[in-house]
Amino acid sequence: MTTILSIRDLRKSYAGGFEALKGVSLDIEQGEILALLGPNGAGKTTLISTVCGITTPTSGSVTVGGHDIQTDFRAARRMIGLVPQEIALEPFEKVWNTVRLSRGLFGLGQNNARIEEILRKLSLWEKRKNAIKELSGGMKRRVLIAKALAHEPRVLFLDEPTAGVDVELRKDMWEIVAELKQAGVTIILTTHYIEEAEAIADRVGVIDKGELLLVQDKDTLMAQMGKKQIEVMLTQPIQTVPDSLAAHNLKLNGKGDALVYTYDTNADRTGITTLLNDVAEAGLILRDVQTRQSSLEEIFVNMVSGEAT
Ligand SMILES: Nc1ncnc2c1ncn2[C@@H]1O[C@H](COP(=O)(O)OP(=O)(O)OP(=O)(O)O)[C@@H](O)[C@H]1O
Repeated sequence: MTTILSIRDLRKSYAGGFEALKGVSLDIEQGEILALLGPNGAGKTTLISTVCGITTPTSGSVTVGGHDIQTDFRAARRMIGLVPQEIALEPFEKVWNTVRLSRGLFGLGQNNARIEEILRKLSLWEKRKNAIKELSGGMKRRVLIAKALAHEPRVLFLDEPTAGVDVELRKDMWEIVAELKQAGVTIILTTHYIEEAEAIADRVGVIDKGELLLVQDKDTLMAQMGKKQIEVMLTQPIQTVPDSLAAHNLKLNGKGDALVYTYDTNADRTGITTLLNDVAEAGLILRDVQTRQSSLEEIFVNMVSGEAT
C-alpha cells in the first residue's frame, strides 16, 4: 500500500492560545475512505483546513503525495480537493462555468470532456446551463463536489458532506463517494453521523479535544470493541435475579420480565449455553431470546466519554 497523506505531530494553537490540535499523527493510504468522527469543536475542520493550507499549523508537518504542504505548497495543493461545510457559490454564475473556472484556478488547461464527465457523474449535466441560484440545496452540494473534482485531485476532503441533507441525497452522496473510491481517489470525510462512517468508511478515526483517540479499520473496530447482548425474555416477571445466576452478571430490565446478558463477540466461549441451562435450572421459563450487536455509535459514545478501555 502507498501512503498518500502523511500527518506528523500536527499542532494548532489559535490566537489566544487555544490548542485546537494537540499533536495529531496519521497516515492515509491511497484509495481508502477514512471517516473522522468527533463531537462539535473536536478539531475536525481545523485538521482539514490545515492539511489544505487554509490554516497555518503551529508545528508539525504534512505531506501529500510526498509534497510538503508548506515548502511545496503548490504541488501539494494541486493534489487536494476540498468540499467545504458551508455552501459558498456565486449565485448568478452558471453551473458549467462554476466548475470550469475552478479547474482554471489550479493552472490547468481547459478540458471540456473532463468537466462533462464530472457533471454527468454528479447528475448535474442537465443543469449545466442553470444559474446556481436556481438549484436546490442538494444540487448546490453536488456543485461543490464537482468544483472540488475539477482539477482531478487524488485526495478529496469532504467536511460534513451530508449535514442537513435528506435521506435520499445522503444515499446518493455515499454512492458518489464509493464511485470516486473506485476511480482511485482517496477520501477523508468528517461526519457527525455515525451511520455514515459505518456505511462507507474503510477506516474510522475518532478525534476529541484536538487529539486523535484512535484510527482503526472499521470492521476490526466493530469486532474488537463490539459487545453483543442477549435478552432472555421470561414468561413471568421476577423481582430480583436469582442468586444461582449471579456469576453471569445479568441485568434485569425495567419490567422484570427480561434478563440482559452482555458478552464479548471475540471470546472463545460466549457462555450462552451455560446461561440458558442455569436459567432453566433456576425454574425460570423462557418466552423468547433476542441478540443485539452494539453499534459504532455506542463504541464512539463510550470512547469520547472516556469509558472505553
Ligand atoms: N479561528 C479560530 N480562532 C479561535 N478558535 C477557533 C478558530 N477556529 C476554530 N476554533 C476553535 O477550535 C476548536 C476546534 O474547532 P473545529 O472547527 O476544528 O471543530 P470541529 O471538530 O470541526 O467542530 P464541528 O463539528 O462543530 O464543525 C473549537 O473549540 C473552535 O471554537
